[in-house]
Amino acid sequence: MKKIGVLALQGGVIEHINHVKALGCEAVEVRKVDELDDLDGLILPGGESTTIGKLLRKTGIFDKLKDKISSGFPVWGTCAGMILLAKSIENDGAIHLQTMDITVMRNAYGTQINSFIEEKIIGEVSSEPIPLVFIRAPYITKVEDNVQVLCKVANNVVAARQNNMLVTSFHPELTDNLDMHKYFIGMCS
Ligand SMILES: NC(=O)CC[C@H](N)C(=O)O
Repeated sequence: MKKIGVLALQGGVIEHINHVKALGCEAVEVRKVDELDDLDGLILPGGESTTIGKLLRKTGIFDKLKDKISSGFPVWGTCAGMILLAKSIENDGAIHLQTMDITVMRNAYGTQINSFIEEKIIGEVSSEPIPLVFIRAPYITKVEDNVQVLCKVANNVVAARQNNMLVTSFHPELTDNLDMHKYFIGMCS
C-alpha cells in the first residue's frame, strides 16, 4: 500500500488525508522531520505560505525536504503549497523551497471574497471536467521549458508538472472529485 504524507504544520490537512484514504492509500500527517522517511510522496496543502514557510524551517523539515525533492521525491503543492515550491514569487520577497522552475503571483485573484469555482477538463488527468476551487489563489506567471502546463484558466496557468513536482492553484480536496489525487498518487511509486 502506498504511504502518502500531508504536511500538517498549518492549513487544510484533513481533507487531503480523507481523499488519499478514499483512494486506498495510507495517509499520514507530517509534523516532524523524521516523518518524511518511508513516504511515497508528500502533499503540501493550502494555507498561508509565509506561516508554513517559517514552520518548515523551525521544525527542521526544510533542508531534508528540499534535498529529497531534488532527488526525485514526489510532491504536490496546492495553493500555498505551490508558492512554497516556486523558484520565484513576483509579489513577495520570501524564500521558500524554490525547487520548481515556475514564477508565481500570490493572491493573484484578489482577496477571500474573490474566491470562485470553475469546471475544466485537464486532459492529462481525466476526460471529465473537474471542479476547481480557488481561494485567495496564486497563479503561475512564468514557466521554464522543462515545466509541463496542465491547465489554464483565463489564460493563466493554474496547474503544472515538472517531473516529480505537481502544483495546482486550486483545491481538489475541497470537492468530492478524486481525480487530481489519483493522478498524484500515480506519480508516487
Ligand atoms: N488557499 C491558499 O492556500 C491561499 C494561499 C495564500 N493566499 C498565500 O499566499 O499563502
